[in-house]
Amino acid sequence: MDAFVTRKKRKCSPPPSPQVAQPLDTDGDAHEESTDVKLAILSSLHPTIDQETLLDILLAHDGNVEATSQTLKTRLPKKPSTGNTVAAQSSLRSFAVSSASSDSAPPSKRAKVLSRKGATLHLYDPVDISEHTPCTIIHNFLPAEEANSLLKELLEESKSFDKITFKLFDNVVSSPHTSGFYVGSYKELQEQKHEYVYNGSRMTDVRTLTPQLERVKARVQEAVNQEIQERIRTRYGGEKLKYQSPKPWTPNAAFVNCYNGPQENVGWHSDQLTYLGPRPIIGSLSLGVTREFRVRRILPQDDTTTTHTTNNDPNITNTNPDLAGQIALHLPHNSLLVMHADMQEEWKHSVSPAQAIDPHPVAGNRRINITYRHYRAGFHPRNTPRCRPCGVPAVLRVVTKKRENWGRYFWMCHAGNVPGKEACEFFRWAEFDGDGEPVGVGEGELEGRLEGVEQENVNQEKETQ
Ligand SMILES: O=C(O)CCC(=O)C(=O)O
Ligand SMILES: [Fe+2]
Repeated sequence: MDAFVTRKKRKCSPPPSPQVAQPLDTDGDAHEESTDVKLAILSSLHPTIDQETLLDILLAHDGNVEATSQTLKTRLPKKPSTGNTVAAQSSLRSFAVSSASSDSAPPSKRAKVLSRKGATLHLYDPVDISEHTPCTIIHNFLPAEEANSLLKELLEESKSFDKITFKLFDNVVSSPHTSGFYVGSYKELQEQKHEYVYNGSRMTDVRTLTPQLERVKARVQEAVNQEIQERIRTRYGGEKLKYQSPKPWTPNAAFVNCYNGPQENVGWHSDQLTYLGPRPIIGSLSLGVTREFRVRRILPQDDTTTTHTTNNDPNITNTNPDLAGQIALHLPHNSLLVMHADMQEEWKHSVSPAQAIDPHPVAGNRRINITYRHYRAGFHPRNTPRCRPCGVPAVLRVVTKKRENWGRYFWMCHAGNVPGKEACEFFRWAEFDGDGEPVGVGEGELEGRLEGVEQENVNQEKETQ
């Protein structure tokens, strides 16, 4: 990516993304950014052009994002994306795809992954979704009145949401949707504003959870914990996955997205692990217009011939990356999607632009999505590594591109995203205990972490620590 995104000349400092939609984040290796990242950037720059066209043109330019973008600007007429309308409802079970589709079936009898590259498999049935993706879905989650009331409140709130912005070729590029970030208390709000660093900047707009968001949080918490237990029982052999806390999941923040119209979207990404820790679980409530939520397994790029299995679901075996096709889940109003522990590190997700949508009686063309998240205390920036020369909290990533070290976590310098700074060489493998708490961040390092902090907004952090 460094070949395509210059980090040297910075003209301004855009508001950061609190968690994602920032194509420079959770994408694998330290030295190489993926096609997905390039696609996400292109998608942000050219939101009306569908992913397949973007990919074709990107390949024709040998992966050069700048050249691709230039071609798109000058040569391609703007046209709406195709092929993303919400398809008719069906259940895989009606297609005799597999001999067994029940969660209680032994893994060897479960259906193999059915998607392949270039094809999108549409899933609606909660059993199919649970079977073929790291997600579970609950339809009609809230009492209807409560869902509508929350929707109305968030539609109102979203009027003051901003687009997430990030830098590209010295320009500031906006995300193709708007977002707001909510935390549980005034203290947490202050911490988010003054202690957390997102892509090199501070967040300026942090809000406290409204009473409705708080009430729904409690319901989401209860449901997600039930789903986790069910998943452990039926898919993970009765044991919690590595790096998950044995304690119940307790969300303490909500990230709210608003997609105003069919073209608003979010590109392929995984959510940032830096403050959530490894294998985070996320409860995602959708309100308003139904949109497609696409998921796709991440496979090592150099794994073209050998068999690849995941450590938590050895049943799902891909013999080559062509099996990493997209799966589209349809998220109707008032549906709760649980992204389980194997989602962020092993899969990517996106909300694709739609050719057409069915207007919702309350929301019109808009969709609201709330992701409830748990910011872990052990991953507060005061507790995580920070490189000595830069003083900026390191970002947590996972290796996904190469088979060698696949799935290994690492901390790396993120100062390259700070205006006026360049990233240093800081890189360190991340170690966690069995419950996913960071280990090996020593006192000496803490002292080191507070040295050399020059950049203005990071100085604030010094004062608050
Ligand atoms: O809108 C959605 O359903 C997903 C949003 C998302 O992926 C995110 O905010 O990280
Ligand atoms: Fe996400």
